[in-house]
Amino acid sequence: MTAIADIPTSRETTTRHSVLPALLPFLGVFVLAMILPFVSNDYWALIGTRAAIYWVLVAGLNLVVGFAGHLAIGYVALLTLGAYTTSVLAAGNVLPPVPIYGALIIASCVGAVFGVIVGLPAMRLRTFYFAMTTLGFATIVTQIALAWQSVTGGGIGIVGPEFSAPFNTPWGFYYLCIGFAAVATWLSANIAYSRFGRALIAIRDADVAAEATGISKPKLLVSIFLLAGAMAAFAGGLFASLQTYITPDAFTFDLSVLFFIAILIGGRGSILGPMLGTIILTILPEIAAPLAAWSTFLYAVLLLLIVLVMPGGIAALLDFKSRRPLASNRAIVPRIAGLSEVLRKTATTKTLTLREVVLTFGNVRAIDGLDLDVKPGQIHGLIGPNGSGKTTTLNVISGYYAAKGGTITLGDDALPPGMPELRAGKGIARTFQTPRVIGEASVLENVMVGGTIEGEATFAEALLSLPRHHRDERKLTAQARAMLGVVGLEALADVRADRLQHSELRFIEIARALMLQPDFLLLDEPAAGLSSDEITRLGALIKAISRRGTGVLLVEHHADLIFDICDQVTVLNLGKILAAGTPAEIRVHKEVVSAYLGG
Ligand SMILES: Nc1ncnc2c1ncn2[C@@H]1O[C@H](COP(=O)(O)OP(=O)(O)OP(=O)(O)O)[C@@H](O)[C@H]1O
Repeated sequence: MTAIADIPTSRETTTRHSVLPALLPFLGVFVLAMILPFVSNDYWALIGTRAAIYWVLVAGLNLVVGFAGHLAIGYVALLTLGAYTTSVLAAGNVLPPVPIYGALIIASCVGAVFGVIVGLPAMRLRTFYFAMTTLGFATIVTQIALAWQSVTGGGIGIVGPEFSAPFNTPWGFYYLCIGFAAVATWLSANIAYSRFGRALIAIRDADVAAEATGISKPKLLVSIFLLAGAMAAFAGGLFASLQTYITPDAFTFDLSVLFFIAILIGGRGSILGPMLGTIILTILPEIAAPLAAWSTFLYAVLLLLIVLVMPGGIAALLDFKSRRPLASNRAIVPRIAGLSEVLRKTATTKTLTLREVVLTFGNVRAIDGLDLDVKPGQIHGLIGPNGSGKTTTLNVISGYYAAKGGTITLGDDALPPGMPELRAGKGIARTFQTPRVIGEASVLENVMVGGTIEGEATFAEALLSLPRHHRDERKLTAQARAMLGVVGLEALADVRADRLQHSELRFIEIARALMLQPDFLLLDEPAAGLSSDEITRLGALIKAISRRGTGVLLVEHHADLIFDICDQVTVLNLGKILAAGTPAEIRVHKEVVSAYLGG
């Protein structure tokens, strides 16, 4: 077998972090946009401007839909809100007239607030139900625009705001909107390729793992909804100016569908794809003018085609490197010596203690008065027959379930029941029985997600690409690469995680957990599905991690691994302790042998 580190073909290293190749397609689109005025007429200025304005909205919405995975289908509402706010302020219907740029800024602030209000249901609702609430909001906004005649002009409408020279000509306004579109691209890319963007994808594809790494979903989503709402309303102001006159009819459901489908055609988790999707969908009705009346039907067909033929959208079509074959005879060879470089934190002296912990599911007492001490620098094995409560114990410690009774303490501090997102900050990391990785992200990005809470830059700093954000990225990238070296997956760093073998996913999870420099590491059946060689290497890795001061709680069915590396073993049966002691004691414990190990 070839050690992964020796495989040259798997060094397919064009990543989100190698900036220039990733920038080229955007520069290409920008150059084409700059050439357009010289090769076309005013009609195309209108189409080009419209595409740029739509993209300002879609660039923000893409973070909500494509990255966070929330089906906000009624975003035309925020376009409408921005259009009316800008127009009303600029026209001076309510207050003295506000200059257009001031009106745009105020409209963005209003959009940000309403972006959060529309987004709030996403904290609890997903998919269809959330989509319906956004649609409901779209209807409400249109109805208000119709009914509030004194301000909005009702069905008659209102004049859109006007820009002054040099932006008051078709091509002048076009250049201005291309400029805004470029800024929107930059802002959304800054977030997408920051720890916040990775956290969004983690929430979308592996939310339980995201919580375990300390990612706070509500805080992150509020920031994203603020940004997307502001961008949509800003686009609304530009749209009103482009239309010169707006009525509620200008904001059709078709527009909402266009924004949404542009992202689906583009592909989730991509910026370039949805940008191309927006351009295509804006131009399509123009070059197929006779079909304009059929646009909703066309969108529906297009959507079906995407789902059936290319579910990954344009981004997947352009992802050439993921089509290159990977070497099939890969072996995972951890470089344990590297641990001293990546686990530098001073070891804790605290013990993780469970006392009388109880958790019930209906009538099932999954854990029934459990006492457990996981000491720093030791490996504590937790074994028992299927359904004996091992995973539930891990879930209670990691806050995924709130215990119904008993206490869990870390040294003298009681761990609050539930609240899994707070465990990472307390130094507790975990892996999962079924690996929870982000298939569409690279191996490196998956591991970087583990260090999300280590980042220091705020959301605003990442948005504006300020130095602290770059420091975070450099630090996280270097740490994650080093961590991948330790677990033996360095050569696969830039490969999409969904191309990896099951055993490799298990090692990714360990690398991700280690990014927290945890005091305690909870491992749920890390050897399941591994070959005997891999189990031996895994055992050596776990032992080395514990010897650097981390307390390990190891749930495992491979008795040999447990007896080889554990310092203490607890055997569960029906949620209660059947036996506890050293591996030597457990190996010969009569009841354990008859109930679990076999005669
Ligand atoms: N979410 C849940 N809802 C209802 N019952 C549950 C839930 N999770 C676990 N249980 C029940 O709690 C008991 C303990 O389950 P748990 O998964 O902790 O066992 P385990 O020892 O980890 O088993 P295995 O080795 O098969 O993973 C079982 O009876 C199981 O059916």
